[in-house]
Amino acid sequence: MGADPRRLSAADAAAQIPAGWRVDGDVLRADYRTGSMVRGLAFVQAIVDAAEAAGHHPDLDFRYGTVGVALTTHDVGGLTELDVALARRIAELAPGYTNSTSA
Ligand SMILES: C[C@H](O)[C@H](O)[C@H]1CNC2=NC(N)=NC(=O)C2=N1
Repeated sequence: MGADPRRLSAADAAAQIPAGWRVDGDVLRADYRTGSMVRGLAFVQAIVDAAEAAGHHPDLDFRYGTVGVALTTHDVGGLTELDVALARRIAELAPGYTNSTSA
């Protein structure tokens, strides 16, 4: 069992998150434009696969044309490197499913 993830300050997190992401208090957020619900669902599946692989899970706002992603570490009540790592993984996946992000 890995050690408990260490909390990150908002500034530390902000320095590590990929383009298109922002820090909103104890939450990392990104809004991805997918253009359709069908493409958005495929993106959601890819995000869920990555979350399962990481053992760390986002809150998703799945709509026609957009997928909103929110990441925080519930176990510590704040941001950790687990959030940053999954944000980076989602940002790597995004080009295959999206037109752009709106930070
Ligand atoms: C047992 C399981 O690994 C934990 O409950 C994980 C699951 N996914 C999680 N996801 C997020 N975002 N925060 C957590 O604290 C968390 N804990």
